[in-house]
Amino acid sequence: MTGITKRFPGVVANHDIHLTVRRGTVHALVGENGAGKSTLMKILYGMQKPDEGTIVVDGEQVTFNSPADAIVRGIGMVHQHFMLADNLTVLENVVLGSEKLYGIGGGARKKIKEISDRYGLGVRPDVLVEDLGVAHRQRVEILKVLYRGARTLILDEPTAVLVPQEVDALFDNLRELKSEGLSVIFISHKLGEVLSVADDITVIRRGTTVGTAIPSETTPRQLAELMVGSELPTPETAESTVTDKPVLEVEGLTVYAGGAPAGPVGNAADAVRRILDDVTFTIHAGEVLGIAGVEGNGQTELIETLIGLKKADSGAIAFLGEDITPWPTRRRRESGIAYIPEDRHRHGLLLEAPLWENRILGHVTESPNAKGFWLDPKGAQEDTRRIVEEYDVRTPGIDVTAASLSGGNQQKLIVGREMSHAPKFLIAAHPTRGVDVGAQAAIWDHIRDARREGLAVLLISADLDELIGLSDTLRVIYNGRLVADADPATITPEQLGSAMTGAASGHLEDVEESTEDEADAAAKGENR
Ligand SMILES: Nc1ncnc2c1ncn2[C@@H]1O[C@H](COP(=O)(O)OP(=O)(O)OP(=O)(O)O)[C@@H](O)[C@H]1O
Repeated sequence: MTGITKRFPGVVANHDIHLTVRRGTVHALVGENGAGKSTLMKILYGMQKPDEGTIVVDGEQVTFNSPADAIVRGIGMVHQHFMLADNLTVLENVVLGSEKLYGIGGGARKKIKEISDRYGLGVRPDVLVEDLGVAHRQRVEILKVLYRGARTLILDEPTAVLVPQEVDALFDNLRELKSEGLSVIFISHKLGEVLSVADDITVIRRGTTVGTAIPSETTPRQLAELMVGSELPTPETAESTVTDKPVLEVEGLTVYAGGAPAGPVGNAADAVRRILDDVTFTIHAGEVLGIAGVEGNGQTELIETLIGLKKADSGAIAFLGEDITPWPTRRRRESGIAYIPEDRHRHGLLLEAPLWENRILGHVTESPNAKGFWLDPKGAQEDTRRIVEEYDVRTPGIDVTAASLSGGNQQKLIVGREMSHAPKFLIAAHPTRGVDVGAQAAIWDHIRDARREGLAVLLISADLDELIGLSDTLRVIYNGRLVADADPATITPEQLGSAMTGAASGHLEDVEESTEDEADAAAKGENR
């Protein structure tokens, strides 16, 4: 890609970008939030047209009007939010839309098997996608792109949702791909990973390429400096601020898929239908409780029940000593419960509304958004400017739509909004997902400051360094149950990763004596 420029109203997203990807290599694209990485990849995948510049594939200049054009040239993209149909099988998902290639029966099955074996993907054609975990879904997405003949794969933050062991497996897959002469371009904010898997690195800052780095000669710190000109932060929580004052007390919380059974509850037969099973915990003022778990083990239901989007079938929730189980969401929020949702697009923003209206969202009745009975747009607008400033939301103004912000900047806006109403309890699901290292440190600082003032936090994160670093207490959720606990001061991401896949129960240090394997794993963890 040569001299790529792309303008949006008020913003130059890409300015004279140069990117060369060699065949048979993994090429990492790094840069702070809003730097222009996604825009560049959307251009390469035919989703957006550049205002200037040229794309040359295998020596031939090309123009893409749609992703279909890009695929013809062997360029495929795996998005961060997977786009598979849950209720279809793997084979059906892969074939969907490309029936003409190898049919929909034996030929297709054979081809899937062939690709899966060739790159060690371990994809089974006949299972339902809804029965697959995140890592397997990702492999199906990769296979789907290969099935369509991709020779260059674009992966948008592929490791954000994976545990350390799954990341290692994915990187093995990528090495297979490149040994077969395919090329991989991937966007990532995790600099340790970038250095461990990439052959080449291109750094983008403020819309333009500022340099390349050779992984073997670069440290994460140097890479971070190249990106943002600041040092690599660590999420360590300095001193404990945990008090003995309970803020949130959850007792026997149970949620059934499809509602509570009619008869007496609690027998073995309905155990399978419990998505949340007898969950009990307390979070004190000044405490961060981290919940570790592979996605889909009840975290979503736990969060939704706490904020009031879902009804508990049994159990109780007390907030500052008061039973809030029957309270609707709005009352919970007004009383001091803040919420950083898992899915920022579906539950955190109105994408087509301006930033300042998004500032009001979820806090319609509260100052500075409201004055008495009436909304106060001026107050909301002023406060949006403050959030933009304090949380470093990169935007041309507060009147642009939320959709026009880069992913990381959308996240900063949500965090800023939720921290603005002096919450007493914060539900934080992946608070820094998609956020660059500099902004991540800033968000951690905001959470730590509030914790020092007595904020209680329920933290859910797929970033195990973040989870271990920020939490005062750690619990593991598996199949809807809290099965184990761990001490954040001593546990490694690898140990926690193993526990999350269901291997452990009880207190983790008690079950897992330190072995050579673990020492190895810990050492690897440091390298990552
Ligand atoms: N459709 C759009 N309309 C207006 N502005 C846009 C649009 N898409 C992107 N931008 C702007 O272009 C710039 C680059 O955004 P882009 O999404 O490419 O960044 P990024 O490097 O991928 O960031 P992140 O790491 O946060 O995902 C940002 O300032 C963003 O606000």
